[in-house]
Amino acid sequence: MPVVFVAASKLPTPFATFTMHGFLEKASGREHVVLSLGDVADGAPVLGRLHSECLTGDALFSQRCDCGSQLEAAMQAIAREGRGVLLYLRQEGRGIGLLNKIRAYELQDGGADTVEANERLGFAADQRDYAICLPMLEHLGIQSLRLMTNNPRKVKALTEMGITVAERVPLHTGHNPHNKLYLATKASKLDHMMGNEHQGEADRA
Ligand SMILES: Nc1nc2c(ncn2[C@@H]2O[C@H](COP(=O)(O)OP(=O)(O)OP(=O)(O)O)[C@@H](O)[C@H]2O)c(=O)[nH]1
Ligand SMILES: [Zn+2]
Repeated sequence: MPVVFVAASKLPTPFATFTMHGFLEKASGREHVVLSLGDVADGAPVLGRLHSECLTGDALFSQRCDCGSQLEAAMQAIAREGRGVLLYLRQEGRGIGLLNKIRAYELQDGGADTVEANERLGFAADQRDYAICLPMLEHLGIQSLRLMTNNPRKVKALTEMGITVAERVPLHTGHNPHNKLYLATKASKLDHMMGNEHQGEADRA
């Protein structure tokens, strides 16, 4: 199996004390983390998020994107419900890595949008592969998710691997003057649903 479970521990946070499950993706050596709360293996759809690593947004308070705010909102929503799962996927920079993301930011500082910057560097607009999620979800006994995301590609990828997406819960948070173009480009070039489709529980965080 390409992704193997290594160990689990408690992870106390301001929102709840999660169980943290560590996984190793053997081919790349990438180390992924899953946070779970409550009984997620009882068969009922689980409130969940696939969160792609963004060191700048998740840890360094960057306002260039909405990642840190989405991470916090998702963890809060899971805590409120007392049950859920967050896959923290080490897919920094939509799969191009941190240093290439900084190169892309440099091009964006010169006027490119996020997609143009990736392409100028010789990458696809989005290089993420969600196949790594399946062994992690299987390990946790999860077959069905209520997925917190605005990205239809995540819904499609999960569905194609046999995971039921019982509901898509919009996650609209973290908008600020610095990430206007970034969010607009996600909507226009990456098919993200940024409208007010319906007020999901994570939106109210
Ligand atoms: N290459 C590149 N990656 C970026 C940029 N800004 C953010 N990212 C990365 O994008 C990933 C998050 O993807 P997003 O497109 O913001 O959102 P998403 O995960 O597809 O969708 P949601 O589930 O709705 O959040 C993280 O890995 C970030 O590091 C950028 O300008 N260039
Ligand atoms: Zn980000």
